[in-house]
Amino acid sequence: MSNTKTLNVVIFGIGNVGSTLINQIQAAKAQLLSQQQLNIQIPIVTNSTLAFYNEFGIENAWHSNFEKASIPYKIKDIVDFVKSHHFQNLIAIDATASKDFVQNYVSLIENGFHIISANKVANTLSFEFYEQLRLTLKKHNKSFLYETNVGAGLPVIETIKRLYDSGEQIKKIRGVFSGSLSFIFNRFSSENVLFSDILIQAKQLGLTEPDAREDLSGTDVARKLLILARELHIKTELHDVQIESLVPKNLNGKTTLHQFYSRQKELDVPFQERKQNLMENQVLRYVGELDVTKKSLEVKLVSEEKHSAIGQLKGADSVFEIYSESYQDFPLVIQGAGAGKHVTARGLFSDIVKLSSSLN
Ligand SMILES: NC(=O)C1=CN([C@@H]2O[C@H](COP(=O)(O)OP(=O)(O)OC[C@H]3O[C@@H](n4cnc5c(N)ncnc54)[C@H](O)[C@@H]3O)[C@@H](O)[C@H]2O)C=CC1
Ligand SMILES: N[C@@H](CC=O)C(=O)O
Repeated sequence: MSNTKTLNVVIFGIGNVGSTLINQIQAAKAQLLSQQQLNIQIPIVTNSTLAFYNEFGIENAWHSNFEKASIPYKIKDIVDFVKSHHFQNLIAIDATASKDFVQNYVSLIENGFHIISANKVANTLSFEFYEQLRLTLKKHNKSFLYETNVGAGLPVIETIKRLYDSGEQIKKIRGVFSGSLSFIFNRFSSENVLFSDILIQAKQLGLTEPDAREDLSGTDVARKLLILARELHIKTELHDVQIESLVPKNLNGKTTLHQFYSRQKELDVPFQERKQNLMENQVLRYVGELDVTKKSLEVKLVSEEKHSAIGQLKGADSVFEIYSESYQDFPLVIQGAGAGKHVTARGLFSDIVKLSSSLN
């Protein structure tokens, strides 16, 4: 009897992160088979409206096949397809940023799927939804992994969970939680460049959310803080996070995304003023802070000493400083690229491999 374990992975969302994940899985196929006896098949890939099916698993030319042969779908079509082929070890990957797609989680779980998500929405809806989702998972004996929700490929959630589960009292988590805002302010503070030009670059590099206002408004960082707070069993909501938005009122949610991108030069003056107010030894950083004792969550733009750990950040690095009873004066620090399609896809891949160890 073969010892090979087959996983059937359905990818929802084939943008920056989803397509990179597919390519990483295809590239690692031979190694996974020979070293871990793991066969990862991808029978379906989708964007928001179209799905491409191959019962034997998609091939390296999946992208052009998708262009040629994808068809409109509903979630029921996905479920019917996997059922008709009796696929086992089903995993749905949410690589969308969709607020609607998470409403499919319950139906997917009820139909045999484990969920792995880069999308932060499911963990940041109401606490009632958060709890209900976990009850559904328990009832159907399914897993939900979301390491990439905070810090992309960095092991932030796992570290916090392990500390908490082993009785460690976590007191505070502070840092730069956003890869895109790190990239933007690291460069803007030290170079003579326009804010809008760096924003464009961050978008082109796939560091921002599909709607960059999610980053600039502080919502994306607030979601990350909320996810960490909930890992620490703090019952709190997104609206409890005190947020300093960086989107000027005239460019807020009432403008369309297209209008926002065509008017982003309007960001240059206010940010230039902010930069001019800095002292010589200071830089701008967008920081998040969760004070566990006070149960307060805050995200804001601060002037930080150039030589502090946060002030020295480079590239799109995020940094998470965890203060706890064992790490009181000198925090446990997790640092590295906090955004980008390669690190995020690798984080999803690592969740798949982690999940595989609990499957037959
Ligand atoms: N880019 C990054 O560095 C990181 C991204 N993430 C998360 O990963 C997710 C994806 O990000 P990107 O790939 O950069 O976005 P993207 O905009 O490049 O790709 C999103 C994809 O989702 C598809 N989509 C939208 N609604 C859908 C639906 N209802 N069903 C199926 N597909 C749907 C779109 O057609 C597109 O293919 C987001 O939730 C983001 O927050 C998480 C950590 C880091
Ligand atoms: N837009 C996010 C991507 C990862 O979550 C960020 O900039 O950190």
